[in-house]
Amino acid sequence: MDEIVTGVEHYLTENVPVKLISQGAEALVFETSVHPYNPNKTDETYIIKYRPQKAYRHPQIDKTLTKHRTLGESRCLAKLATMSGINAPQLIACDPYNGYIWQSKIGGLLPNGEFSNLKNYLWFNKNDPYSTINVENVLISVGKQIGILHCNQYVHGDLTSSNIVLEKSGLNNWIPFLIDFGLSSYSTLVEDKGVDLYVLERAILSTHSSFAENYNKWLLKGYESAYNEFYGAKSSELVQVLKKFEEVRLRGRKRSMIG
Ligand SMILES: Nc1ncnc2c1ncn2[C@@H]1O[C@H](COP(=O)(O)OP(=O)(O)OP(=O)(O)O)[C@@H](O)[C@H]1O
Repeated sequence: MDEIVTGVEHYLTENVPVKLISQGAEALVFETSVHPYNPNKTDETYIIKYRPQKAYRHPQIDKTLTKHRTLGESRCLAKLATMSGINAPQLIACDPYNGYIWQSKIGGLLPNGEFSNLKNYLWFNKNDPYSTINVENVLISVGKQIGILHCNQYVHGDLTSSNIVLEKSGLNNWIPFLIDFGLSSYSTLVEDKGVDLYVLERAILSTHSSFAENYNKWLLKGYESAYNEFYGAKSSELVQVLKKFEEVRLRGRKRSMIG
């Protein structure tokens, strides 16, 4: 791992100091205060997502895949920036042959010092009865973000509560942003949308099981509101996605019964 980080530091040169903040299945994520091509912009923090070479893949296939995924994620971020109502990181630069994406940094710290993703936020609020209304509002807004994404025929592909990050706004208000579009794609298929909803529902169930029923109800409420605004009330588009969501759920249940 140290070797990969040293390789990144070497590639970016000492003019771009970086700090490793996450090491996921697919990528290493760094923070920097240096903008890639505007040295006067020194007041912000940026994210550099780097997909390292995978030793288990043939080098040529690895290069092609890295380029494909880096470009795919960058294109998606660029497209999202043109969609009204979507909150996602801003694409700043893309270096597809070397696997780097620069993007704006989303989020900060919760009052307990944890990073402000939805997972930590729900943990942080789970014992505070007075926060219910805030949690409800946040989850409705999260559902709405997913709904807007789907109405625009994009699916996320990896909707976990860590891939939803909250930006503080005002004293006690949090605005959700979707991040990590590495598996996202353009899709008109209700199946893909149903799967997106199912993945998030499972993520909420497994990490926040005591309140999952309410949390998922609020998420769906926000999701439906996006469809109602986009297509009008009681649209067939919404009915079809919800029907598919139910089917995907049933398939999931059967699979877990069979083991
Ligand atoms: N734009 C961003 N702003 C703030 N934090 C970010 C941003 N992008 C990524 N991160 C942080 O880095 C982590 C990993 O990023 P990301 O999910 O994009 O990479 P990944 O390799 O797909 O990770 P995983 O395999 O865990 O899903 C995120 O959970 C988040 O904490």
